[in-house]
Amino acid sequence: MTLTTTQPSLIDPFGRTISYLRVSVTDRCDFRCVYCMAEDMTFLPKRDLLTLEELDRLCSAFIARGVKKLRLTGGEPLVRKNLMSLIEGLSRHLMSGDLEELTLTTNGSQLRQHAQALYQHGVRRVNVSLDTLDADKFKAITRWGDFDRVMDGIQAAQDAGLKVKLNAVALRGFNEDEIPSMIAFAHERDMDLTLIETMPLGDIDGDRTDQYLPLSQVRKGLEGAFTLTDLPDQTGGPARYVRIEETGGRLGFITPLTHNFCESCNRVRVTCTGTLYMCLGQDDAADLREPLRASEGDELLQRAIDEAIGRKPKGHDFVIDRTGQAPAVARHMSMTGG
Ligand SMILES: Nc1nc2c(ncn2[C@@H]2O[C@H](COP(=O)(O)OP(=O)(O)OP(=O)(O)O)[C@@H](O)[C@H]2O)c(=O)[nH]1
Ligand SMILES: C[S@@+](CC[C@H](N)C(=O)[O-])C[C@H]1O[C@@H](n2cnc3c(N)ncnc32)[C@H](O)[C@@H]1O
Ligand code: SF4
Ligand code: SF4
Repeated sequence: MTLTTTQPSLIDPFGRTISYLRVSVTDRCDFRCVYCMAEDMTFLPKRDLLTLEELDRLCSAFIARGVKKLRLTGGEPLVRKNLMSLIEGLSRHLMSGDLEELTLTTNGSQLRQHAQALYQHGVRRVNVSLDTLDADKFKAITRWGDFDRVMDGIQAAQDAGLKVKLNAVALRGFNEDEIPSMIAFAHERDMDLTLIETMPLGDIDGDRTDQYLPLSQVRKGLEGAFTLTDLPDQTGGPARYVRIEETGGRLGFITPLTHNFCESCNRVRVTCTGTLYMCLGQDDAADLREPLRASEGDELLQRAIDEAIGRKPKGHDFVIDRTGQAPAVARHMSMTGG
């Protein structure tokens, strides 16, 4: 079925057009990254999840309203059973031209099994989260991850023809000294690297104040060793890119805390239970599961989407300081998918 994108675009109260949907297809994960979740994390019961057919319908409803970029995330998207059938179904929107990009953010652990099928279904680019190149440190930060398996997954993705971008959360005292070697690793293999500031989402076992590393500081440090040239490149995501002249590769900075990029926000998020979060950094949400299930047509669903976009906030209120206050947002990153 080809969609007719004659329905009006989604425009929020600040005049920002919503063209990017991030969908968390599961809250489950095979890792337990220390900054993302507690080791004894409780997950949603299966009965609360939207089925793959419902997720398809929900994504299609947004595509009908002008969403051009769809990113599946999680938890770990590739641990959702039969995810490939959802991707295969959604690829019809790529073929019709309604969707420009179907992509994934993954921890890489299952890429070996799925890379070829992803490419066959029209995925051309994946973002892989990798915070260190040291196998022991990798184990420490992911608790349950296997470094060699992720390396193998990245290789499989590249062999299948997928462009890979590495994402690393910059963590004080953990990987700050490793950033130059991560740049070299990524750029030697024709991958972009993006650094992310840690955000106060969800209770974790430790203290985020100790982990927070402002990227303005990282950039200053890198300028001592490399020549950084600002680039105008936009991938539709929040990263601002520089070229590292010595390697010829790109380095991105995602800086929600030191530089707010909310004024150009183009995205919203849907969770695996059909909850729409209008902002990663705010609690307000809209339930889309009920209108989705209430009728076979999409009228109620579209009305609920319009109503929610009508209250998309201007930006987040993230603060990381030593006042010991609770995280800005109570839910975990694995719920909304980053
Ligand atoms: N505060 C905030 N952070 C975001 C937002 N979008 C992405 N991020 C952060 O950036 C991380 C990396 O995002 P990715 O999944 O690589 O997506 P992207 O940066 O949109 O991807 P590209 O298409 O490659 O630019 C996420 O996990 C979040 O931590 C956003 O809207 N607000
Ligand atoms: C929640 S994960 C979901 C997808 C997949 N499991 C992965 O790790 O790529 C998406 C991204 O969010 C990042 N992330 C998780 N918790 C974060 C936090 N508190 N602050 C900043 N980024 C975070 C992860 O490093 C990862 O790059
Ligand atoms: S960051 Fe990704 S891989 Fe790590 S625990 Fe969170 S969802 Fe899992
Ligand atoms: S924090 Fe909210 S408003 Fe800012 S870019 Fe992210 S989703 Fe958009």
